[in-house]
Amino acid sequence: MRFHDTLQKRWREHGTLVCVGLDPEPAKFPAHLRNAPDAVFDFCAAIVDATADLACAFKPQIAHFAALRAEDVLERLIAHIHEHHPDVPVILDAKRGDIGSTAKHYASEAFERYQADAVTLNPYLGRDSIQPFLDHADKGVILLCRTSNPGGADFQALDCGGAPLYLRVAETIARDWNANGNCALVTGATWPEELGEVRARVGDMPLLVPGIGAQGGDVEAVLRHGLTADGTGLMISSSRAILYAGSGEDFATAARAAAQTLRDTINRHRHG
Ligand SMILES: O=c1ccn([C@@H]2O[C@H](COP(=O)(O)O)[C@@H](O)[C@H]2O)c(=O)[nH]1
Repeated sequence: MRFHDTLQKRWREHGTLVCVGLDPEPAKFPAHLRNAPDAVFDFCAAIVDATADLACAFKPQIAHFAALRAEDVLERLIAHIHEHHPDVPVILDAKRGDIGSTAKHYASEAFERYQADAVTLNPYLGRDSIQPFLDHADKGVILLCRTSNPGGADFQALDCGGAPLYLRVAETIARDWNANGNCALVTGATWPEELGEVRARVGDMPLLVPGIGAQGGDVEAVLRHGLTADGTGLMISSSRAILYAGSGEDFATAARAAAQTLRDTINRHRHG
């Protein structure tokens, strides 16, 4: 099934806009796992199994695995998600971007090696750098637009003919790059008004929204500015606040409780 259709199904049939981020940091693992031979897999798989019914997507961040020389673990983890939770799509957070001849290898990395359903990309190199991903019509192509970090405005807010660059990015992607209907945008929860400006320009295009939890974004403001008319349209992502909600042997139960609280908070505001 196409990424966008799987996502719609999660939103509508499972009533959740929560994207669970998978950013393993062994120093934060519970003591009983820290020195286990397959600790990164065991930790992440336990989180996945504890939160799958609460998630509209999982988002493993590739640097967290690569820095640990654990790309093989990432492959196994994504295979585990597809086998045990086939209805929950996987977004590979890789933020790739390069000239076309290299980009096609990044596309093969994301969709063939890792079997991701969607990938995050940096649009700075322009259309030809993204085309190899756009050509996979069944896969989600999630482009950085207005990132959650404090320095995001350094370039993204620069005036670009009467509008900030991030709005030009949003307009161009919605108008010219979305012929296959497989684009989405990253818009940080830390800038809810700007997220609203993006929403006003891209119709119902899905928005991946990191920046709540550890980065302090306001869920209620995100929903006010970002929901589509049918009360969906957002993948509200949280990593550390879910992963490290507990530090004992019951870490997966604590992660589930954190994900459930987030889902319920979102739904209270969505339906309230
Ligand atoms: O603008 C962006 C784009 C990506 N991220 C990624 O999301 C998570 C956020 O983690 P938290 O622990 O929930 O803060 C992380 O993987 C980032 O690389 C982002 O934060 N902002």
